[in-house]
Amino acid sequence: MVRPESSDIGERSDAVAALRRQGEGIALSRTVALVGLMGAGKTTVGRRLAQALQLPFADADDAIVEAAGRPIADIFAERGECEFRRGERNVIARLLAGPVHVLATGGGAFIDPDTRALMKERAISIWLKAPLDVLMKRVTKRDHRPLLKEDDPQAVMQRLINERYPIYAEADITIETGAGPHNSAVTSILTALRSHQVNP
Ligand SMILES: Nc1ncnc2c1ncn2[C@@H]1O[C@H](COP(=O)(O)OP(=O)(O)OP(=O)(O)O)[C@@H](O)[C@H]1O
Ligand SMILES: O=C(O)C1=C[C@@H](O)[C@@H](O)[C@H](O)C1
Ligand SMILES: [Mg+2]
Repeated sequence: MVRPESSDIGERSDAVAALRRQGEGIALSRTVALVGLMGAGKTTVGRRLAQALQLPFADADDAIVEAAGRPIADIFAERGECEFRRGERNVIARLLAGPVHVLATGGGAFIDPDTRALMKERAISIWLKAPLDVLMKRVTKRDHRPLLKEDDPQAVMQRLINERYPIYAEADITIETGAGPHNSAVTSILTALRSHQVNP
């Protein structure tokens, strides 16, 4: 778990100060867990949200890679998705037992019933929801996602939308993000967290 530096998020120090001002007065007693599909912004928006809330940041995918000592694609290829989900569950349980922070989860974490139950018990879950075309533009920039190493990644993404959206909808908060900048998503999350503090 790390306190993100401004260099990690590519923001100038005045932009970081502006993020912090936006987060002032929000005091959380639970970790904020970001959920949603690949490319929704859990990692990159999550880092900025941690800056705004002045909380540490953790990325469950990175923590799994660190614990396993190999990339996610290799875990999927050598051990299979089921084994990956087991490791993911353990890593998220460990992180949620630690201090309050902003946690970017992997795209499938909230879909696993046990991991979801854990997040419901110990975290404020936030679904970052974006339209298919926006997600596709983002995920096609890199090819490290094992679930999208198929002939037709858009068809895979559409299937995941159909299967997963009813489950992501169980999150405490839903934030619709479009093609706008990361910080717009951060602003929407902070507004939602303020209301959630008043009406949990
Ligand atoms: N709200 C946003 N505005 C602009 N660009 C974004 C936004 N959210 C994500 N991106 C871009 O989309 C790409 C994927 O984002 P990111 O890695 O944060 O997604 P993720 O939800 O963590 O995906 P995964 O589940 O695969 O880890 C990155 O290049 C990121 O900069
Ligand atoms: O949507 C998913 O199931 C995944 C998303 C990524 O974050 C990784 O956790 C992994 O590639 C699986
Ligand atoms: Mg991520």
